Amino acid sequence: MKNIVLIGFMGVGKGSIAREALKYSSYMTIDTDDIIESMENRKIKKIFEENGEEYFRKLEKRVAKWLETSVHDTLISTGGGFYKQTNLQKIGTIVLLDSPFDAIIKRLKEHPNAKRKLKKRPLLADLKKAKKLYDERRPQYLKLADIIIDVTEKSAQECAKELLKKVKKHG
Ligand SMILES: Nc1ncnc2c1ncn2[C@@H]1O[C@H](COP(=O)(O)OP(=O)(O)O)[C@@H](O)[C@H]1O
Ligand SMILES: O=C(O)C1=C[C@@H](OP(=O)(O)O)[C@@H](O)[C@H](O)C1
Repeated sequence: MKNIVLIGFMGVGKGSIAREALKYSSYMTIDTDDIIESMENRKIKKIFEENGEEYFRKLEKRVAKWLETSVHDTLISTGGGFYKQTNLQKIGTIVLLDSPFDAIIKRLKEHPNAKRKLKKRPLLADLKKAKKLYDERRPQYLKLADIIIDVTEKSAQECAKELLKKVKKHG
């Protein structure tokens, strides 16, 4: 099976939907942020604070190379900026999880653990800047995507089932 690469804005549900899809398929799942945290033995927030964004993007590059050469049959959830990696197409089928900015933020704020969810994402600290980032990135996400799933007002389970169906059809 070809890998599936989930892309999309911070908090749109990449990790949650990948974990859900695992229940209905034989894919394995991994998350690029989790790999980076494990490589560095510290949280993403700490990496940004201590070494800056550029350093973080270099770690993403290293992960992207490894995914291309060594990972198969896997549903890969990525960080919101991972789409910048130039070998994405070589890693697998690219699936965009799409939703309007306000809907993503609303859901993050409604979560019982909202403060922690927002805090762990350094690029969401300033919502004005985050909206600008969203507007810059969305056209690029759309351009890259082989498959698009609108996740607005759908449960993670619904999104996961739609994802697997569309991937099967896409081949
Ligand atoms: N379809 C969904 N329905 C309800 N809550 C969701 C859904 N997708 C994500 N969430 C919630 O939104 C938050 C961010 O999701 P997450 O999977 O961590 O996003 P990402 O990996 O894209 O940053 C989590 O608290 C998660 O529980
Ligand atoms: O959009 C981005 O540039 C980032 C998104 C984050 O991942 P999530 O999309 O899982 O929040 C994480 O990789 C880092 O904070 C940078």
